[in-house]
Amino acid sequence: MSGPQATARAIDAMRRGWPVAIAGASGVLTLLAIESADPVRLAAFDTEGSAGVLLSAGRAATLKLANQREAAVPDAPVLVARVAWLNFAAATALADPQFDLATPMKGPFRAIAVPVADAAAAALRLARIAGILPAFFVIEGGQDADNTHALSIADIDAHEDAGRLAIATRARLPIAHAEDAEIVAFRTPEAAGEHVALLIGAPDGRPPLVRLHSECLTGDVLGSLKCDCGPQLDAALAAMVADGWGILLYLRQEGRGIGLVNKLRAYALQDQGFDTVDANTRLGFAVDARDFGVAARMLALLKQDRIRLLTNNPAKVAALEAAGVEVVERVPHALPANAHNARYLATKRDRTGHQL
Ligand SMILES: Nc1nc2c(ncn2[C@@H]2O[C@H](COP(=O)(O)OP(=O)(O)OP(=O)(O)O)[C@@H](O)[C@H]2O)c(=O)[nH]1
Ligand SMILES: [Zn+2]
Repeated sequence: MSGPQATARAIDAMRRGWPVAIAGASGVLTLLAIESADPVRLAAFDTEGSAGVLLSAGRAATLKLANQREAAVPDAPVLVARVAWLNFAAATALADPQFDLATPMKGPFRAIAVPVADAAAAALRLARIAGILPAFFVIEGGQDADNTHALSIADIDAHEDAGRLAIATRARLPIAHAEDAEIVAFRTPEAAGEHVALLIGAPDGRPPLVRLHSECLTGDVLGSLKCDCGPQLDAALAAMVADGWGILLYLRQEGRGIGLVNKLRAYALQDQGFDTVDANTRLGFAVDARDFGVAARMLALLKQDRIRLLTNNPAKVAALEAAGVEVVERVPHALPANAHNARYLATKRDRTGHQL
């Protein structure tokens, strides 16, 4: 088995607490995700008690481990050497930041060179795709003699490739804002999330007014006041109706690409006082893990290569332009703050370059 199928199986295995082997340029790493493991699984995985703990650069920096490495490469994964007291509970404390403030760290821990760096980085990527904490027990080498079951990095790339995205179906969808709206559903064979586009009004020769909306269950469905997603979604649809021709892309990139559970972990850290940027970093994720290439591909399938984009986020403009979509105009999309999201909006302005 190879390619996207192998990746799908590996993602499933990670969520179930089963080991996964990844082949890199210089060898194989066999990994057990800490979040879904337990002491019994760990003992079966690591019979010699030698497995190290693999963390992301951001998590290691939070734990003050990153600067121990010689010739530290920014953003490179960090391996914590196994010592006697690094048992399952201690590894969980390394993996999960929710107890950072409550539980003073044990240790000392020592960061050592990661043996197969590209496979380690790929493992962290897979954790994000699987929606689990990016932290693993890791053993160098494969568990079967010929490594035939090791996932390749090309397999993971194929899984994330939006090139196979295609229109699955389309239908009329009368919505409160526009009774003549049309919904278009997109699918890749590999990824579970099905993106949709909502077409509002009718093409009139002008570039459509487009909104890239990333899924936010809490804001879109539950009316969360912690973010601005719900009001932005509503205002985007209203703006398209007023304009006469627009396309809303609803992208299944919950939590800026880290998934619902990890976003809610970030919320728990925000309850402890960390902002949206630091919360992601403490968890071990990029501040923004989204790939807007998928939006460019959707626009291409809808035959739109020139758009007006509703956003305050210059990174969205840059990503679309890089993927061949001409953004002829950026239309600001700021909404009034409330008591719960004021700090979040200020952080976006001050730390992530949003033009608010
Ligand atoms: N990880 C994380 N994701 C969040 C947080 N708050 C909101 N989100 C997610 O952020 C995404 C919404 O971002 P967007 O509305 O596209 O906003 P943006 O990138 O700031 O850009 P514009 O709104 O276009 O200016 C959704 O996927 C939300 O689930 C948070 O504190 N942490
Ligand atoms: Zn939101």
